[in-house]
This record gives sequence, C-alpha cells and structure tokens, in this order.
Amino acid sequence: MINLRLYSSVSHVTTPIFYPNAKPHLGHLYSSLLCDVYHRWMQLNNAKSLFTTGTDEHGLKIQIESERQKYKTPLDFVNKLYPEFIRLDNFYNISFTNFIRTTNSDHIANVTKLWELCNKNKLIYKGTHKGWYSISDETFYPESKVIKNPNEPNKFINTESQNEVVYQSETNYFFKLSQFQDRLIKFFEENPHFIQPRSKHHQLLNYLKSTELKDLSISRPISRLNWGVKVPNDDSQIIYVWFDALTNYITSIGGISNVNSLEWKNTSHVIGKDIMKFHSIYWPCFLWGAELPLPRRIIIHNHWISNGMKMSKSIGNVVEPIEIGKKYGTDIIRWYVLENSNLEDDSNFVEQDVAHLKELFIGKWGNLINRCCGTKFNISRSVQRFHSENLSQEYNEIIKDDNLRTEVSNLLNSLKELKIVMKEAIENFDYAQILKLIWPIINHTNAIVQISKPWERPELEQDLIIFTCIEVCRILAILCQPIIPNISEKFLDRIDVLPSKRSLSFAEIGSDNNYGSNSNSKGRELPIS
Ligand SMILES: Nc1ncnc2c1ncn2[C@@H]1O[C@H](COP(=O)(O)OP(=O)(O)OP(=O)(O)O)[C@@H](O)[C@H]1O
Repeated sequence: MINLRLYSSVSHVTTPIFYPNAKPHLGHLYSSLLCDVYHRWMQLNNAKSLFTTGTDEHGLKIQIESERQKYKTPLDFVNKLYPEFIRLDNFYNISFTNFIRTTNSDHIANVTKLWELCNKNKLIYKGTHKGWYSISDETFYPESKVIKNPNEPNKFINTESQNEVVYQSETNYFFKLSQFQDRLIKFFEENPHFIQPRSKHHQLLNYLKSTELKDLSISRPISRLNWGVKVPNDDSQIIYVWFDALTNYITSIGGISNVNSLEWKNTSHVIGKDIMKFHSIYWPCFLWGAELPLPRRIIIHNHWISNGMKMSKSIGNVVEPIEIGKKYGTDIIRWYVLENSNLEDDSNFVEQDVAHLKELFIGKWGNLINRCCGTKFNISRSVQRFHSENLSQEYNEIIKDDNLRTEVSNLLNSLKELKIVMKEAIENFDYAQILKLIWPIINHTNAIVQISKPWERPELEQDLIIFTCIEVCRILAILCQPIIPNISEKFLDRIDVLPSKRSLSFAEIGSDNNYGSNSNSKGRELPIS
C-alpha cells in the first residue's frame, strides 16, 4: 500500500516495450522522452511516479533474426541487444523506474496467468487458421489488404504497413474478440479521453463501427514459432507475441494481483500509431476477458520520418541518437525532439535546426545568465533586497520609466501564463506548446537588460532589474528540469540555487530568498558551451 500522505498523487507511465532485433533509433528515444518528461514533472510535483520501459524479446521476428545472425539461441541474441536500449536511456537520462524483459520469469508467469483467466471465462478455443501473416508486423491481414509486391511479382505485401505477407494455414488457439465489439464501442463513446489525442479516438471508433471484429488467433504451432511462452497445458503451441508483450504493463506493477492498485488506475500507455490496434482494441479485450480493470488511457503519437518513410530498424533509415547526442549534447536533442514534434503530425529530423538550437541556448539563454552574473552586479544583494511575491509597489516607486515598467509587467505575466499552460500541456503530452512559449520569454528578458542598461543605473534600480531578470532565469530553469535536466542543473548551479530549493513550489517570483551568494565572482565557468 502506498502512503498517500507522502505524495500529492500516484502516476504510472509506460513506453511500448521495444523489439531488440537491432539497435534503437530516434523514434524509440521519442517515445521514451515523452514518458520521461511526464515522469519527471510528476516527481517535481511531489507525486509518486513510476515509469516502465523494456524489451519485447519473444516472437518470430526475433527467432528469424537470431538464426540469420547465427546465434546459438534467440536468448543469446536478445541478451546481446537489450543492453543497447538501456544504454540509450542512460545516455539521454531517461529515468525509468522499471525495465521489463519479456524473457523474465515473473513476466512469463503473468502471461500464463492472464491466459488461464481468459480460458476460465471460456474466451479461448482451438481452431484452424488460414490467412496472410506478416512476420515483420507479427500479425495476420485480411485478403482485402493483400496485394502483389510491385517490385517482386512472386511475393505479396499488405496495404497497411507495406510489409511482406505469407499465406499460412495452421491450428491455433483463438480469443473470442468478436464478443467485445459492442462493449468496446460503448466504452470508447462513454470514455472519450481513454484514447488520446481526440483524432485517434475518432479514428478507432469509426473503425470499430465499420469493421466487424473477427476472433483473434493467439497462438502459433511450435513447429513454426518456438521462441515464446508455452500455452498452459499444451506444449505444442506458443502464445502469440502480442498477448505476451502487452502483459508487460501488468508485470511492471507487480503482477495481476496488483491490478486494483492506484498505479494501474493511473497508468498512461504512450505508444506509436503503428501499434495502436494492438493497444486500443486487443489489450482492453484481453483485460476484460480476464475480468481485470483497464489502465487510465492510451496516448498515441505519430512518427519520425526519414526519406519519406517511418524511421524503422527493419528499413534502416534511422537517425542514430547516441552519435547525434555526442555531437550536440543530449539536452539539446531532448529539447529539439520535443519542440519539433506533436502527437498529431509526423516529424522530420533536420540536423541544421539542431545546430541552430544549440546556438540559441548558448547565445540567448546562457548569455542572459552570464550577463546577470557579471561582476558589475550583485545577485545576492538583489535577492536579499527584493525577494517578495508582490513587487508592484517597488516597481512603481523605484522604476520611473513607464515603458520599462510596462515591459517588466508583461514579462512577469508571460512567466505566470507559462506555468499555467505547462500544467495542462504536460498532462496532455503536448510539450511543443510549452517550449514555443519559452524563447519569447528569454528574448524579452534579454531585451529588457539591453534597453534598461542596469550597469548605468543607481544601485537600487540596478538591483531591481537584475532581480527581475535572474528570477526569470531561475524559474525557467526549475520548470525546465523535466525537459533538459543537465542544462537546468548547470543554470541553477551557476546562480547558486540550493538543491533543496529546486522543486515546483519554488517556481514563483520571490519564493527563494537566498541564492546567488557567489554568482558574480570572477572566474566562474559558463553554464553551457
Ligand atoms: N519512426 C518512429 N517514430 C516514432 N516512434 C517510433 C518510430 N519507430 C519506432 N517508434 C517507437 O517504437 C515503437 C515500435 O517499436 P519497434 O521496436 O517495433 O520499432 P521499429 O523500429 O518500428 O521496429 P521494426 O523496424 O523492427 O519494426 C513504436 O510504437 C514507437 O513507440
């Protein structure tokens, strides 16, 4: 049991678990970043926050790739590749709290248990399955979605993902998915926020209303697929990789016995649109089939594109995130990726824009802090003098210039507005909206230093202007910790903000009455270079 008195709330966010069939790329980093910012924000807000990621290690795609690369067993193959995902996370400060590997024994026990619960409820039966299977997508496609491959006339592809399909006929276990069609439609209609963004909710609802759900094959004969969890009481069949993979979300909260927990009720699954059918249709039905509650919601994001196609391990059209992070800095990439994407649209990676962003960080934001830390000023004295939540009287009395007073008041209003927008935007994973508001605030603060020339003003006026500008820098650095943890830390260190005063409650004007003690000394390093 969680002691809620210690926390303002409880939250759990998950990335998809990724196939370790090759090294991760920018797309994987994107899903992880969306979750990391949410998780860090929750923690900054004093919430108990869990963050699950991991690797989906079973299935035909892994089996085939491991054979192709001449590994002794698929386990040897995934053992070699799963650390690459952890390496990427560590490199980018992705602060997951739980890493699930589907080859772990506790996970396998959960998959077996979920199967048994669905079976007990008479939702699983044995039958013959004929159809077009895509190994790459690990799914069957209906005849209507299969065409000849225009480049290789002897082969076939499906029209959804364009990946190759092969015809298979075999004995499988089936899940009675068709029974859940009306319940799904009703649930989506009554819970329009379960699938976000709204466009995806409508897309799924339209699909469900126009397409008859067929029962789903949820096992493969061991002769075709041997790398996976065995069907309980039938050693000749292996459980379908999606039934296995989706269960990881329950493994991460401590297993099926914990699904009535607050963590589960507050779980947000973040996924790419390529896997929305599995999460939005199959997953709720598997859970209902076992009489288990659903998570809070599913957040679906679009893709990073390269050469006009989804960036993908199998195609190889990828941006290598560690290389690019070494070149520009991980926080610059974190910011770039989040500022140049949104859930609704596909995004293109443009390296020139990353270089430009880095210049902005150094030339605008870093420079603003350096200016305030100049030896002509005294941040500590300014803070001692003016730390107060309401400075309007001081501004009226000390700053005689009407124009400057108006500029300062507008600046402080945009800072307040940012905090309000941030709360809602983070809840909706809409980070670009926040980041676009930050540069105008920095530019505005720089302009105020430029036009007011505090170095030419009497001490009291100078201190008030410096106090205002450095408060903007301090508050922005506190608010941006979830997005750029390293750079924010450097900024806050540079102005000597105590580690105990970096939580969200200190992101208010005047809330820290004691910082900047040594900031205007000569010889202090630049915050970023
Ligand atoms: N181009 C992309 N843009 C955004 N997210 C992506 C992208 N590629 C993968 N992802 C993330 O990874 C998930 C899929 O993981 P997976 O390991 O199957 O990646 P993949 O590169 O598409 O793999 P493969 O090419 O082997 O099919 C997506 O749902 C999404 O969360």
